[in-house]
Parts: sequence; C-alpha cells; structure tokens
Amino acid sequence: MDSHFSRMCLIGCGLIGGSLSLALQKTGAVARVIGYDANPEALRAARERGVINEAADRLEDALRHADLIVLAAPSPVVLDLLPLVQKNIHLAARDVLVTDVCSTKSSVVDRAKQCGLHAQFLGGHPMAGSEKSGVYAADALLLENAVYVLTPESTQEVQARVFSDILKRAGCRVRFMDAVDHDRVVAAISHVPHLIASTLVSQVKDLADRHAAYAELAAGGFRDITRIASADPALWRDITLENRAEILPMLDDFIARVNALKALLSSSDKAHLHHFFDDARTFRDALPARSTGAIRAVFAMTVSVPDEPGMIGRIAMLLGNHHISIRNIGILESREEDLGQLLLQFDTIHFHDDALSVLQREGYQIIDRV
Ligand SMILES: NC(=O)c1ccc[n+]([C@@H]2O[C@H](COP(=O)([O-])OP(=O)(O)OC[C@H]3O[C@@H](n4cnc5c(N)ncnc54)[C@H](O)[C@@H]3O)[C@@H](O)[C@H]2O)c1
Ligand SMILES: O=C(O)C(=O)C[C@]1(C(=O)O)C=C[C@@H](O)C=C1
Repeated sequence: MDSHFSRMCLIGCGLIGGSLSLALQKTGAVARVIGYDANPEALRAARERGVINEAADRLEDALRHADLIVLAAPSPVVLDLLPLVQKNIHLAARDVLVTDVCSTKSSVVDRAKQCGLHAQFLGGHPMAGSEKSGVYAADALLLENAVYVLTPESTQEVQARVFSDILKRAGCRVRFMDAVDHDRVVAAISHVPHLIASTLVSQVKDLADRHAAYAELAAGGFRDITRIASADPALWRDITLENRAEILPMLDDFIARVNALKALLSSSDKAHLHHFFDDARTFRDALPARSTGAIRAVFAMTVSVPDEPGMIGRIAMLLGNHHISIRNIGILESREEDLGQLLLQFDTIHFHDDALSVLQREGYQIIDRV
C-alpha cells in the first residue's frame, strides 16, 4: 500500500511519540521517520528500536521536507517549540500537517493559533499511556483500541479526515472534541485521579516511616489504585499545572464528596453506604474494560500455582504448546507458604481466553481475570 505521509518528523522520541510512530509505520501510512530529541540517548535508542529511521541534530534538519510533524515532548517544551516550527515551516512540505500528543489541549491549540499555525495544526491526545516513560517503553499496541482525541479548530477538513482515518487504521477510536471540553473531562478522569493516587501514597509513606507494617501489608488493592503514582513526576507536575483551572474545581467537588462520605460513615448509615458502593460498582463495571479506553487494555489473569522452582517455565511451555503467546509473566507476592500467584498478560483477548481454558483444563485455579 502507498504511504500517505512520505516523511514524518517526530519531535520527542519517548513513550507516546515512539508508540505513535511504531503504530503509524505498522499501518504503512508513514514511509520514513526522522527523529529529533533533546536527549541523544533517546535518539540512539529510537533508531535501535525502529521508532525512527534517521536522527536529526537540529530541528531545522528534522523539519526539512516533512509532510507530517508530530510534537511528542512534554507540553511546556511543545509550547516553546510551536513558534520555532512555525518559523521554519517553509522547510517542510507545502501541505504539511502538524499535530501533538499533549495531555492538555487548550494551551497547545491556543499557542498554535497565536503563532500562525492555523490550517496545518491538529491538536491530538491519545487516551492511553503508562506509568513508564522513554522510548524503551514504546509499543505499537499501546494505542490499539485507545480513544484518540482530535481537536480540529481551524484545521483543514481534509487533513483532519486523513489523519483520523489513519489513526482508525492503527486501531484507535477517534473522537473529535473541543479543546476546552477535553481539558474539563481529562481533569476528572485522568488528572484528579493522578493527584489522588499520589496523595494516597504520600499518606501511607508517612505512616510507613513510623511503622514498617504499612509498606509490608500494602497488597493488590493499594497497588492497583496507586499504579499511576509511579509515573514521571516532571510530566505530571507540568500536566497538573497547565490544567489547574479545570482541576481545582474538580478537587473541590472531590473534597465535598469525601466529606459526605465521612458523614455517612460517622452516622453508620448502612443503607446509604451500601448504595454508595453499589452505584460506583455499577458504573465502573460498565466501563469498557477490554479496551485501552477508560481502563487500559490488559488481557490479564492471575493464576494460583505451587510455589516451587520451574513453575514459570512449566506454564510458559504449556501455553506455548497450544500456540498461545504470552506478553508478560510475573510472580506476585505469595499469599501462603506453599502457594504463589503468577500474573499472565496477553496481547489479544483470543490468547487470553484460550489460556484460560487450557489452564482450567489442567486444573489451575484462576484467581482473577481482566
Ligand atoms: N505518559 C502518558 O501516559 C501520556 C499519555 C498521553 C499523552 N502524553 C503526553 O505525551 C507527551 C510525551 O509524554 P511521554 O510520556 O511520551 O514522555 P517521555 O518522557 O517518554 O518522552 C518525551 C520525550 O521528549 C523529549 N524531549 C524533552 N525535551 C525536549 C526538547 N526540548 N526537544 C526535543 N525533545 C525533547 C525527551 O527527551 C523524551 O524523549 C507529553 O506531552 C504527555 O503529556 C503522555
Ligand atoms: O495508564 C496510564 O498509566 C495513564 O496514566 C494514562 C493516561 C490516563 O490518565 O489515562 C495518562 C495521561 C494521558 O494524558 C493519557 C492517559
């Protein structure tokens, strides 16, 4: 198939830029990728991983003849780079499309407009990610099934449609949105949850400083709800500062809810407390759990296994014999002395479901599956 973009310029070769580049290359939509990054090691690794075909030392060289420019650096950097991109846009192809992947949209879209990038600019935000960062964590599959928000303000309609079609081909679920609406929504479903996760960790950290049991006992529930607190602090400092106008009222609302919950508990209001948990469960269970959307796609299960040497090999061999490919396999903390737990992750629901039947047939107990 002919590639739509002959030369993509990737500015910021990390987790998201790298994942997008791999996904676009996989669809055949992009023929060649030129990378630019402030960190030479990121550029070297990006070449090694096939994220880029060439590395450019200067922004101008990266932009030359590009027909797709992807800004995938932290947002303060993107805000600074937009005027430089605009200044050098004559180096790029005449019908170039400039897009970004930043977690907040209003500031980026406004800056693009202010500096004179109108028809060529299309704001973007893939609603997928990880607590990891850097190009080594990049993965073409990260964006599969993910909602990908596009904010076409004054973007040329045909350009927006082409890019949206390509993203769909890469398996993304494209959603056109206004930048301000986007920022309000992500404050509630991404930014405030991140602040809360880090606050929970900081509470337990202070307690653990005084009594080691707090860290020792922190098990599945605490780890699940705080996974995102392991993300890059600089990235989250920038995201939360940039979207603070939307985050602050959302935090007020959250505090009011915690206070209402406190009142419910103090008054031992059994019926309302039950309703509170039930309501939350109903909504949460209805979220698209098998997609990368609101909840990340992890086709995963936890298997109870005898805590003895060679167990990982035995399970891997069993599934391999049935042509089931495992993405990740890991040991979780033992619950009892003679039993351990293995966490298995798969790339597709088919591998997941096949593994489930094979393991159950062999008598393994499946504790949990997603
Ligand atoms: N991490 C996530 O879950 C996630 C999800 C969606 C969107 N985003 C957004 O994607 C963007 C990138 O985040 P990431 O998680 O890929 O981070 P990352 O740290 O993995 O990658 C960022 C890359 O930008 C490079 N960079 C920094 N300053 C630069 C500069 N001046 N010039 C060129 N390159 C520079 C870094 O060296 C790094 O390679 C951010 O705007 C973030 O908000 C992140
Ligand atoms: O899954 C994660 O680790 C993420 O934090 C991904 C997540 C999110 O909050 O859902 C984080 C920031 C991005 O802007 C988009 C997605």
